[in-house]
Amino acid sequence: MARTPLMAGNWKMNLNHLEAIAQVQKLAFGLSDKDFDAVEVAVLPPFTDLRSVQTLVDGDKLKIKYGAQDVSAHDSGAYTGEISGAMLAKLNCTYAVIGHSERRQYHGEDDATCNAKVKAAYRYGLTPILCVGEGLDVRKAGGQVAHTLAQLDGALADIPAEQAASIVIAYEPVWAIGTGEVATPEDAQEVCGAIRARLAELYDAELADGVRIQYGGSVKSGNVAAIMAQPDVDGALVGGAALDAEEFIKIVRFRDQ
Ligand SMILES: O=C[C@H](O)COP(=O)(O)O
Repeated sequence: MARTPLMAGNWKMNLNHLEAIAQVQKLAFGLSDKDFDAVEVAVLPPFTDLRSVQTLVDGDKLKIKYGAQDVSAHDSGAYTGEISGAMLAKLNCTYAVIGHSERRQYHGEDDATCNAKVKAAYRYGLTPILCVGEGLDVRKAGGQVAHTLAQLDGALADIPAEQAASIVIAYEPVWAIGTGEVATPEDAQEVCGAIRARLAELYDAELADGVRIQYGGSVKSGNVAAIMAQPDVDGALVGGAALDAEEFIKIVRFRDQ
């Protein structure tokens, strides 16, 4: 099955709502219909930017998709600081990132939390971008595949096939995030291939064949082509390089690099 690559810019805690408007305008100006025919492009701004991004995307009928960097596992109620799936759906978000390593590391999110958030995302029609990946110690011990598949199993517990068919998985080795230390294309393929094989075991081969698996971790215009050449890598979850519109556009145009 031909999978449309997904290039998603995770802005993390960067760019206020005014800067977000400028950034999306730069992307819209720089990208052409030809780019959007070949690649799905998404931005993942902070929550406070989403309404501005929605207004711009709707008003100018932009083809850029957008989503949130997290979603609450709860539907509503006394959960100070949380943002619900219903609120994100009301903003026409397409995606919700779940289980980013920074959420796991700094906010204590575990696989059960991720599972609850995946369920919450699907309750409101959001597509999860589920992040998985090992830290340096696990990588050094050669446990990257087992570790990452255990995270996948935990997050997908009780998720039916009709929902899992649309999920996006982002394989992000923690040691490569924001460090400039990119995984080799072979490293990325090893784990992304194992993720697809596990999806085939959990569901079936046809579903696994259709799921997009991104790589994330120090992706730049200079390394994206080699990573995208791997058979089981269907896009990138881009952090730092997504803050530079020109650089992100080059990443979207990975075939030209
Ligand atoms: O979500 C994005 C990843 O954490 C990668 O971040 P990075 O491109 O800055 O290494």
